[in-house]
Amino acid sequence: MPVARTHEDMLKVGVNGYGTIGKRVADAVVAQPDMELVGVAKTRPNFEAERAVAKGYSLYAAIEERADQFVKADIELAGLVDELVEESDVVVDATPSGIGAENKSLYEAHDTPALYQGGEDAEMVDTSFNARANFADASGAEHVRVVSCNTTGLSRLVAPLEAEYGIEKVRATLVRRAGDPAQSGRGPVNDILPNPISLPSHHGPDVQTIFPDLAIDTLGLKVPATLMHMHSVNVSLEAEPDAEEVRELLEGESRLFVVPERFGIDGAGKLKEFALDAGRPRGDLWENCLWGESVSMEGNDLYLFQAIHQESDVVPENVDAVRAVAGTADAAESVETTNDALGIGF
Ligand SMILES: NC(=O)C1=CN([C@@H]2O[C@H](COP(=O)(O)OP(=O)(O)OC[C@H]3O[C@@H](n4cnc5c(N)ncnc54)[C@H](OP(=O)(O)O)[C@@H]3O)[C@@H](O)[C@H]2O)C=CC1
Ligand SMILES: O=C(OP(=O)(O)O)[C@H](O)COP(=O)(O)O
Repeated sequence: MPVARTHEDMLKVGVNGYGTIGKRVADAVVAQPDMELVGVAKTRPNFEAERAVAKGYSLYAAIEERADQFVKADIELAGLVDELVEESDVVVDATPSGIGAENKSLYEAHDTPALYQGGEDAEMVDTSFNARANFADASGAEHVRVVSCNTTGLSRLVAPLEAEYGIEKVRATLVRRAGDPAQSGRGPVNDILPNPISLPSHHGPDVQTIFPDLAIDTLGLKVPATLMHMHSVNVSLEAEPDAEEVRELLEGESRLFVVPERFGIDGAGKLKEFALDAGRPRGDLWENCLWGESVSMEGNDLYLFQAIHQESDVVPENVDAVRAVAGTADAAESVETTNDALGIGF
């Protein structure tokens, strides 16, 4: 049971950038027993601004010159983003790729530690972050990058395999969704793209920001889908466990959902339907979704398929990164608190 906290004890969290990731992180912060959402920042008064205010979130203008647009749209503003940053113990920057780097000086000016997302360069932060793999590295850090959805998915899988068996090499092919459901301008609409065409894709080097000594090759594609990414993974282990043993190991991981055969889930569409039936907010799947019957061993080679819900798997990681930076919990405590508060696990 989490310890009841007074208002003064609560970690004050601001969210700058209220899109796919930011709105989910804001909701997740509100659900935590030890956190308080100071507010969220946006550049313009669209439907997301309306909904944020309707939920009772304090809304801040991310760009001062555009603050009057909110007034004209009759959307109540709590202030400017500077005030949000000043009032926060930790800011989660969930702005589009590259904007986080531009915002770094804003956070430094207020001496407020900041979390960035996977679209930012690893070089701009003190450490990249995955709760399962390197929680402690973010302790007391000023600038932390929560790695991308695909890198988070790979890191969650690599961590227990590395600890239990040792890994010779990871080879992963990432079949990536073209865009998120609301991104009407993204493609391809009718094509299958090697993306990037040259090897490796950025995902392998990105996983190495979490596991510096890991041998990993990744290939990427983009397909006309919006629901989830799909990974076809081969891990050469330093041991030869049987498939059942590996499956049991993976089933013991709180953020890996090993999809049972009896569910009859044949792809991302049914996974999303399952999440909606289970009452998940926005149909989110915070866990890697890994097909149990795909877990196979050939000698020391492990093979499996996993689906990654790009819109939500990094959300619990952001919540944990807040505690890591603030130094208020260790990895096990934080993951348990986050999982309980969100309802992670089926
Ligand atoms: N979507 C995904 O699948 C994943 C994304 N990521 C990473 O998360 C980050 C955010 O991505 P995502 O949520 O998809 O992006 P979105 O475009 O959905 O959301 C970002 C929001 O930030 C707002 N914004 C733009 N400029 C600024 C600014 N200067 N200050 C404050 N807010 C601004 C925009 O809203 P408005 O202009 O209306 O205010 C926009 O809606 C990126 O680094 C991305 O790589 C990581 C994992 C998965
Ligand atoms: O970080 C992501 O994917 P990536 O790990 O393939 O770069 C997110 O799904 C965002 O991808 P996008 O840059 O295609 O919007």
